[in-house]
Amino acid sequence: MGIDPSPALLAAWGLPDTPEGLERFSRTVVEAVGDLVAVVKPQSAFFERHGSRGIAVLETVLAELRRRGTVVVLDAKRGDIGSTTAAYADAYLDRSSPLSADAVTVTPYLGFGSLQPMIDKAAEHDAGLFVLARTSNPEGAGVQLAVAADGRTVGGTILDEVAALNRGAAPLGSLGVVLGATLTGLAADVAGLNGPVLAPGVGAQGADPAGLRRTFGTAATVVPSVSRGLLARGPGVADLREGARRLIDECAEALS
Ligand SMILES: O=c1ccn([C@@H]2O[C@H](COP(=O)(O)O)[C@@H](O)[C@H]2O)c(=O)[nH]1
Repeated sequence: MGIDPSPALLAAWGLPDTPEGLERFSRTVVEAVGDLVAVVKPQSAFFERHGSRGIAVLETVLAELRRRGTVVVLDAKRGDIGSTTAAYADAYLDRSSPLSADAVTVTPYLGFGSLQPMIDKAAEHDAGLFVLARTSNPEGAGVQLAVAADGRTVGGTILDEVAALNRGAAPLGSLGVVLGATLTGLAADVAGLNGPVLAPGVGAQGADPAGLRRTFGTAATVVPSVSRGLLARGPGVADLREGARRLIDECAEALS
C-alpha cells in the first residue's frame, strides 16, 4: 500500500495541506495497515513538496515503520550520473541514514551502469532496489518500448540486466523491477527475473487484481501496489484496514 498524501486526499480526509496534515495522514495509514500489508510504499514527492518540514515528516514515518518492522519501499525514482547516484545511495540505502528504506525505486534511464553505486550499497546494507522497466503510465511506452540495436525493447534490456544480477540468488535476488499493473502485454520475460516485481497501477489507474494474472501469469513474484484506490477509503482506520484486507485476498487469489 502506498502513502501518497496528495493535496486532494488531504482535503478529502479533512486535513490541512501542511506538514501537520501529512503527519496525521501518514500515521493513520501506518496504524491501519502497518501490520497487515507486505510492503508500505511512501511516495517521496508528496513529502518533498512541503520542503524540509515535509522531509522531516517522511523521516518520522520511516522511523515508525522501521520500529514496527514493516517492510518499506521508498518511491523516490532516483537516478543520475554515477557519482551523484552514490550520494542517493547514501541517503536511501545506508541504514544509518534517517531516510533509509528497505528498498528504493530507481530509474535506469541514465544508463543501467549508472545505478552501480545503488546496487553496491543495497548489497552492503541488505537492502533492495526496484528498477523502472515498464512503468504504468501510458507515456512510458515511447521510451520503454523503443527497440534497441539488438532487437530487444529498452524495457526488456532493463529486465535482462536485473535478471543477470539476480542469477543464482536464493530464494530471490534483492533487485526487482517496476512493471505497471496497467500493462496488457509485457513484451518481456519476467519468469527468469529471480526477483520481485513491483506493480503499481491497481485502483485509480484502472488495473484490477484479476488483470494481474493476465499480465504477469503465476511465475513472477508480484507485489501489486495501490495508493489512491485504498486511501480514498480513509480517514477511518477500520475502513482502510478492511479495504486493504479485501484487496490482499483478491490479489492473492489472482496470483496464486
Ligand atoms: O510505474 C509506476 C511507478 C510508480 N508509480 C507510483 O505508484 C503510485 C500509484 O498511485 P495510485 O494512486 O495507486 O495510482 C504513485 O505513487 C506513483 O508515483 C506508478 O504509479 N507507476
